[in-house]
Amino acid sequence: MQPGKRQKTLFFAALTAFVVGVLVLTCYILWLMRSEALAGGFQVSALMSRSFESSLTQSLSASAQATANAVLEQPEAANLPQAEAQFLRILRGAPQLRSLSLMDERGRIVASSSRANVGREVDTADYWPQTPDQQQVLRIGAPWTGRDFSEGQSLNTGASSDGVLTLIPVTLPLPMVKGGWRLLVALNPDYFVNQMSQQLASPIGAAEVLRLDGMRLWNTDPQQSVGVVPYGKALAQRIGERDFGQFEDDAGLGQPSMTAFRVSTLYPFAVVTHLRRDAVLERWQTEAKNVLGVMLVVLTVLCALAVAFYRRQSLLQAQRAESARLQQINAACVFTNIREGILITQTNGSIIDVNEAFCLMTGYSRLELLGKNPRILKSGRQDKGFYEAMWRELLAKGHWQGEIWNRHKNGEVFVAMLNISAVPDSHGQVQQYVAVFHNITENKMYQDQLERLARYDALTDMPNRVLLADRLRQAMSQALRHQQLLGVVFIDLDGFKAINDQFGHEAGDQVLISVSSGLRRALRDGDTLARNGGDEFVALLAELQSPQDAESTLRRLLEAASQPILVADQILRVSVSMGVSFYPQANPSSADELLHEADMAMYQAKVSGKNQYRLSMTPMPQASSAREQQRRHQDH
Ligand SMILES: Nc1nc2c(ncn2[C@@H]2O[C@H](COP(=O)(O)OP(=O)(O)OP(=O)(O)O)[C@@H](O)[C@H]2O)c(=O)[nH]1
Repeated sequence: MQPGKRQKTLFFAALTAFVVGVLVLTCYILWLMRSEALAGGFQVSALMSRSFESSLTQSLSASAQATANAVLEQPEAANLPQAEAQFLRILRGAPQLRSLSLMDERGRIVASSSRANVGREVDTADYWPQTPDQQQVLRIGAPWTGRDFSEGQSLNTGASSDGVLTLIPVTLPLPMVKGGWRLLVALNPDYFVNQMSQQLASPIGAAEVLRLDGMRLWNTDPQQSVGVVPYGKALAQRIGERDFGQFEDDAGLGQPSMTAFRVSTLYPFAVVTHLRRDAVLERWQTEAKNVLGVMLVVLTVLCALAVAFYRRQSLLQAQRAESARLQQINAACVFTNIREGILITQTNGSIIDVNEAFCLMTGYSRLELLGKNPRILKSGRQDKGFYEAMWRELLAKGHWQGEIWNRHKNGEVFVAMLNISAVPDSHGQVQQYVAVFHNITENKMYQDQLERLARYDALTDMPNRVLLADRLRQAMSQALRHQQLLGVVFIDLDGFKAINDQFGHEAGDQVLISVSSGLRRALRDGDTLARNGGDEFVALLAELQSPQDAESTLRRLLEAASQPILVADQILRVSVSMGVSFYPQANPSSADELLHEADMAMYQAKVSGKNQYRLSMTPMPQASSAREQQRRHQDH
């Protein structure tokens, strides 16, 4: 796989893993919150069951007690009206009761808070618990339709409970009353339903009271039938086994609910509370939606940012790669096409690579140079010290620049402006040296030519007046140093104007060239001949012992100048007049004075008939005169 593609796959795999991880974590947290909410639902359900059971038990207990007390006060049949009056009094402060009655051992109502009930027979055989009538136990019958016994009917007899008022019959034996009379209480389930409904509104759940055999006595949900056994044996078994409990079921409300039950501590009934699971989870659902919403927004933003960041990084990376590629191409292009010669070596000097320009500059092929040391190019013009200094600077500063003379493969020497740079790696360790050679041989030659033009006469190639001044000063100091005599000969062509006039300026030039080279040949190697300008030349005769020493040279000069010259098929002849001054002199004299003196002497020669020389008569210094005399003396 390509690195870019692999990176992309890795990035998106990591992003997906991150998103999945965050979602899993969020789901886990939501699941924990949900479990907590359900546990809370159970807790609330259990608390309600307990509260309902407690209030119902207390209410029943108080009612039973009050009624029993009322009856006990009037245990005789003769006092039944008074008992009824007592019942009515009790009923006024007990909305939970519909009626209070006394029934004899056959189940016939003998006294009641409602006169209409008297005489009505009530079958208590199926009351729960199913104990003998006389046993001191509160027994609960199946719900009745109607407001009271007089107009109602037990649901056990198959009557429908839908939409009719009901009562719950409860019997309580009165052992202290003669004849096995029992108290018959008609409980008002509506009162309890109202009370319960106030705490547990129908949209949230429902509460119901079951007889311990599982028969429903009432339910806060009006849709639910009473007098039936709504749950199977399982619930009855559970209720029978424990005083309280909780479980999830969907039988109570027709949908999943958190159900809790509590058995009365005194009486044979249990309160069962159902909380709708969706109601319990409503808050959790809202929170979950919020959490998920925020999480999704955060995740989306994070993903968008990550993707944007990744794309930007990829773009930068691609740009960097492209730039590196272009740089490489450029470098390769520059390396190949640049006019400067490039040489790359290892740190030990071994050549790694050279470009085409370098091969052209040196005459060696690339293969001939690879692995070699650049010293094969040494011209020998620069000494060991030069190379040592170069390496010292290169090692110290990492670069060196200067002129270097190298030798071409064909033996020719060339000069190049050399730039060497050390190339370090990422740790700063020098890995290579790159040397760039710019051939400046032509420039150098041109420069030399300019310099020569400034110091030499273009026509005769003799030193000009500028160089003459230099040479004269050097010769003067040398004469002083070596205690020798210097002769300054001022030479002027005779009748040169006529040649120009007669044969033309070019012929005149040829004459000047020819005469100057003849004069040059007549001089010794250490002597100088310079063109002073026009048809004037100056010769410097070095290492003379005396003025007379110059005379042989002067004669040679006269001879050389008078040689016939062939110019344009014409044989021309010229002569020269010369004046000579000497140095040192008795009085200190300058270069200009020496020239002037020689010029004066030359003038003398001219006026004396030309083609001759005259020596200046300026006195010599004493010391040199003495040496002169001494030399002459030795000669003789
Ligand atoms: N052809 C040529 N003539 C030059 C050059 N420089 C100067 N001359 C000429 O040389 C001549 C020198 O003049 P003079 O020295 O006065 O003439 P001359 O005929 O030599 O006279 P004398 O010195 O008295 O013998 C002039 O005519 C200049 O024009 C040059 O470079 N080439």
